[in-house]
Amino acid sequence: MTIENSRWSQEFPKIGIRPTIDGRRKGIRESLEEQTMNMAKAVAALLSETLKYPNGAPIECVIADTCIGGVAEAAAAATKFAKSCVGVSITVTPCWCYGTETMDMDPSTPKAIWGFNGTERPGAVYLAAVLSGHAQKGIPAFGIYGQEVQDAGTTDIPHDVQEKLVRFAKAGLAVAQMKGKSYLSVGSVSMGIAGSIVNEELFQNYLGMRNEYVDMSELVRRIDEVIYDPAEYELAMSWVKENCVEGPDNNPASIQTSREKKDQDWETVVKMSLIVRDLMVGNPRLNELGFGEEALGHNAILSGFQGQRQWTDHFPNGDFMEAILNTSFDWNGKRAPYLVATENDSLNGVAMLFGHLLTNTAQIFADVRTYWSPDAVKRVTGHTLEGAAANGILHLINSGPAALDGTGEQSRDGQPVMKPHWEITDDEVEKCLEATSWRPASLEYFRGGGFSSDFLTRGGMPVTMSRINLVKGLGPVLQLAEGYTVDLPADVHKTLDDRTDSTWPTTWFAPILTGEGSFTDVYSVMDNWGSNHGAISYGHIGADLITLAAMLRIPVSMHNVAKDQIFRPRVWSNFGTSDPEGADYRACTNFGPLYK
Ligand SMILES: C[C@H](O)[C@@H](O)[C@@H](O)C(=O)CO
Ligand SMILES: [Mn+2]
Repeated sequence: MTIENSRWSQEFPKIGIRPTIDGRRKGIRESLEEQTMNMAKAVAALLSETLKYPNGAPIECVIADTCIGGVAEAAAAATKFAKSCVGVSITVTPCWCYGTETMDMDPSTPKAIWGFNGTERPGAVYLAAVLSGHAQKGIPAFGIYGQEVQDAGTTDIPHDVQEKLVRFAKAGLAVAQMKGKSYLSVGSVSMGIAGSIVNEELFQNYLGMRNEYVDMSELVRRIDEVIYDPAEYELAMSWVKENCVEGPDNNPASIQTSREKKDQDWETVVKMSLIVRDLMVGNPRLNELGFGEEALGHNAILSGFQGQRQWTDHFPNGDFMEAILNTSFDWNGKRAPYLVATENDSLNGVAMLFGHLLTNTAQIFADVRTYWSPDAVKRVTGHTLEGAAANGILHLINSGPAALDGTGEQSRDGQPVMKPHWEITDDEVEKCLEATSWRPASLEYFRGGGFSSDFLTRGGMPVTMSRINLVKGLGPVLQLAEGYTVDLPADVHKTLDDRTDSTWPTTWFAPILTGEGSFTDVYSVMDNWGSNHGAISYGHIGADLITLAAMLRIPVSMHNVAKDQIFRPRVWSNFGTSDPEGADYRACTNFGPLYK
């Protein structure tokens, strides 16, 4: 039984490639046509061989029908792109062309220009000229200029150019994929968490998204009136019975619930999972069952569930629903995660969305709970932290939506990883499930019961933790920390975990230190974290996040990415080059959100 994800039934945005050329006929243009068009073809081949859409299909490029020598051909390309669902543009050229006559003028499409580094023809001169046009007109563009001179007529793309093309394309497609989609807020503000005050300006102006809202009582209506697919419910229940092992009840014996109540809770949490997914992306089966309106869903690429406390004080908590939806598989098999932010923390949800769109993988959502210094660990456990953990660790732990992929039970070359769903094997699905137990919820927190996922993330995974923060007067800012998940000796983990709520999933995280600013030490990372949550993505994706943030005009307040990896629109350097962080703030403020 496959549920059509509404992301699949809409066309994915494509990358439009614009070969620009010197328009002078009778010699110049004719001599450049082939080389210019070949550059476009080479870029299209590189990108569709390298990048995938979230359903696993290769990304698609659309090349302008002709080289673009002037405004008529620029307009023809724009028309073709509009018809072909192009959301990102890349201009390529080996030669001089007429800047403002050939440039892509669409203000909301992320755009880059690759100017061939050769000297027979002045591709770099055009690059500089057209980028100055983009600066003057307030339409920022990324400039790509290879380090080394190439010979005229070469069709290979040098490694440094490839890297920039791919970084740009990944982030550009993320921008284009979220545009027009919704954030579905299920419930409202959870326990006074400011991140769950959904900020329409952030979604509408910065992300091009729509905000949709439903009350949590909608879940009660759909449960009571059986507005879900009963056949899928049966399938899900039997899959859960077989694959989701209930762990020990940690509650004081006096308040533990009966077997009967726990069995009822399982039924409710499975129904909640079907219903929240259907609310997000719709479900054609509901139409067949007579629920045409509900079958359509809210076109949500991201959602948040308030849960605490109005729901959880009475009903089973959202942990199973959030965890399984965020995971890359369920009773229907392997599939892209449906992103759900716990406690309706929409700001952390946005960070999850960024991480997912850049990697096509599931995300871990966690409280940034405790900084453990080497001394504190030594005092409490007698253990000396070592390796990546030597300078201290952060305990990432929350009930709820850490994807089961976060167990680290998928692997590549023998190393733990979190993979895009189409690369995950059946055996790895089983391992993720085996590494997770479902613990009866802590009833002092969650009076309505439910089950929390409990697992321990395997160490040795490169990961990036990020978050969006909102500042009145400034707007959104992004922060991120690249680092590693770490293994602790089992008894050390147990001692530290038992001081918290040991029924929740734990990730031990060691950020990479630079010795400066927020990365002076691990304590500074914790101390500068903007709120209670972080979104953790597999891989060191800080540079991709920085490029994405610049496209959206969200400044980055904290990162530990090497300078030579940072790729922002060329005009950023007009805001200063010796202090890139300050220049980023000035540039973002100057241009304002992408969709004003
Ligand atoms: C159960 C508690 O209310 C937790 O959910 C709480 O510590 C949080 O996660 C706050 O973000
Ligand atoms: Mn939390």
